[in-house]
Amino acid sequence: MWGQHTPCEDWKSGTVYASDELQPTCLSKLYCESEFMHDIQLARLYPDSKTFVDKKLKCTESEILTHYKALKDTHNGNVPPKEELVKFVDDHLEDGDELEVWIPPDFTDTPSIADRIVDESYKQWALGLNQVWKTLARKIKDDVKTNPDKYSLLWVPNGFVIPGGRFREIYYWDTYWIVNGLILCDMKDTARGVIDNVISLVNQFGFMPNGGRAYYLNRSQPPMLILMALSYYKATNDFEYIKKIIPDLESEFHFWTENRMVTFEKDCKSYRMARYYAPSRGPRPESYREDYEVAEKLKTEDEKDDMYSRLKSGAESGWDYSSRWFITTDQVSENADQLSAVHTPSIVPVELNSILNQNARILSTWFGQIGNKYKATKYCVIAQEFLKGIQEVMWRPDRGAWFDWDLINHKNQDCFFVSNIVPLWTGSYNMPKENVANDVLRYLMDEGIVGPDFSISFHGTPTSMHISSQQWDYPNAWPPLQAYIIQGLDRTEQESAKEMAAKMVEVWLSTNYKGFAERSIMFEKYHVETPGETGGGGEYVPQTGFGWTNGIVLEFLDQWCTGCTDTNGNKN
Ligand SMILES: OC[C@H]1O[C@H](O[C@H]2O[C@H](CO)[C@@H](O)[C@H](O)[C@H]2O)[C@H](O)[C@@H](O)[C@@H]1O
Repeated sequence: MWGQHTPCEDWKSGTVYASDELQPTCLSKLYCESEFMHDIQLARLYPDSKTFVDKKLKCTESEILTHYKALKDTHNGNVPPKEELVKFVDDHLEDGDELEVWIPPDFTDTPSIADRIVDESYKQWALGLNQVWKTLARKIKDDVKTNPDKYSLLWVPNGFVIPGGRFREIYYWDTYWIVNGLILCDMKDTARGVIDNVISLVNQFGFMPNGGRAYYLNRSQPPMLILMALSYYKATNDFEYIKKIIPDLESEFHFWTENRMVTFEKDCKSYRMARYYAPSRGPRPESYREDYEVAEKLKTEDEKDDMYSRLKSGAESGWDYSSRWFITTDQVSENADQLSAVHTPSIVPVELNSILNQNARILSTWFGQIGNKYKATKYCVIAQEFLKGIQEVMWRPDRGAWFDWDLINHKNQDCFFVSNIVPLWTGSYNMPKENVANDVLRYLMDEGIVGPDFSISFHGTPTSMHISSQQWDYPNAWPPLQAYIIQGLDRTEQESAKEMAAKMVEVWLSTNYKGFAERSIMFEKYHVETPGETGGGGEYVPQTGFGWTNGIVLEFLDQWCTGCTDTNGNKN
């Protein structure tokens, strides 16, 4: 498996793969596919596999790989003892100092949102969260631009905001909620710089990677760039900017429609819809050992690479990992709750198709404003095609929600996932709003998310009702999923749904506030049974900071806790 291609010092040039052959995760052998990395990761030098692939090289990649081969030769080709590995790594790599803490130039201690918040403790909270941006804002040092091959970090021109903790680089879908939070704290220029960073990566690589590291170059994350641009446009009315970037928005959209579509049949009708699909060889470098151990049980190299591609596709969804992606194919259920059951490419996901439907509608509107009728119509037609699939394949009137399509078993998924209501958030339905709002409320009651008396059952809506030990399952409540459900219900503009959204906001703010008030911590995810407490599970320890959490709290505070509001959360 090793040594199939020569070291390429130009591996960050955005190579477009020409052949059908399964490609490596990225073109850096050291960071993505080397015997050296394999040995280090399996020797468990670091508790978190990401630590190693975030390191900076002290000399060239080929020198390091040659030196390592020489070291191994002194051990007759066997893996050297752990102490020697540690020394070798320390001699040849160092902890990256590639980022500098950066204060956004438009940062203000007194953002206008605080003046609008009515409740004094929430006002102080918003001011506190505003200060947190300074701890999460980063700029990449010039050396990364000058010596890109020494870093796994991908260079972007402007400052940005990281999620926090082990996530020390830009992340695609996180950035949407970070941009919204920056805008609400009056940092519109910084928000625009962040969007320009995403565009810079799209221009370098032809798509927006999962995150700003070379080892994320094999996959994307939920397509939020057009929504970021919409947030900026709504805040500034700057249509000149939209006109400037619209070719980039289009090319990012095309990445999805050209590389992620799948054709299938339901009820003798053919549909073409999007899925998460990130085929490439080998384990995810940032979770190398974890993936390797899952694939180890499989017999052939092809089976292993299929497993690795399924895991990478799961990471592309942002839901890494969840029982949502589990399909058991071996007729026995012994692997039902294991990562080996992850089959993300065989599931057509509700939220991906909904977001693409919304993206196409936005592009159509903006091309209409520009006066480009051809493209306005083109994107309107594409939007309708996505809507048709969402409506005919996913909507189940008997259940009152939308369900992923399982391409292996040719049926809709059945279980509760917050993704089942995302068309409310993106406006991807054509039934009367009143009907759809009532149907979804009934669905939430049937699933026990909401009590028969319209009470809220949990401290945040759980991702699913299934306990799998994966982090995108019960008992975790994730901030972006709260945005989907709460803003989705609110956007139906129906009294009962808006009332429910306002109640859910109250609960979500209260659990987030408790953690912050008691420990000055904002978590990446929360536990639905214990207010103020982090969620858990998955492959890394719970992280704090946290970009999307703070952005979404600020959005909720702005929409529901400012000015004069009535009991339904309507601003007067
Ligand atoms: O290293 C494991 C995985 O970590 C990331 O995923 C999680 O954190 C991201 C940043 O907050 C978030 O976008 C994602 O939804 C989380 O599951 C990373 O994105 C994965 O690709 C990576 O394998």
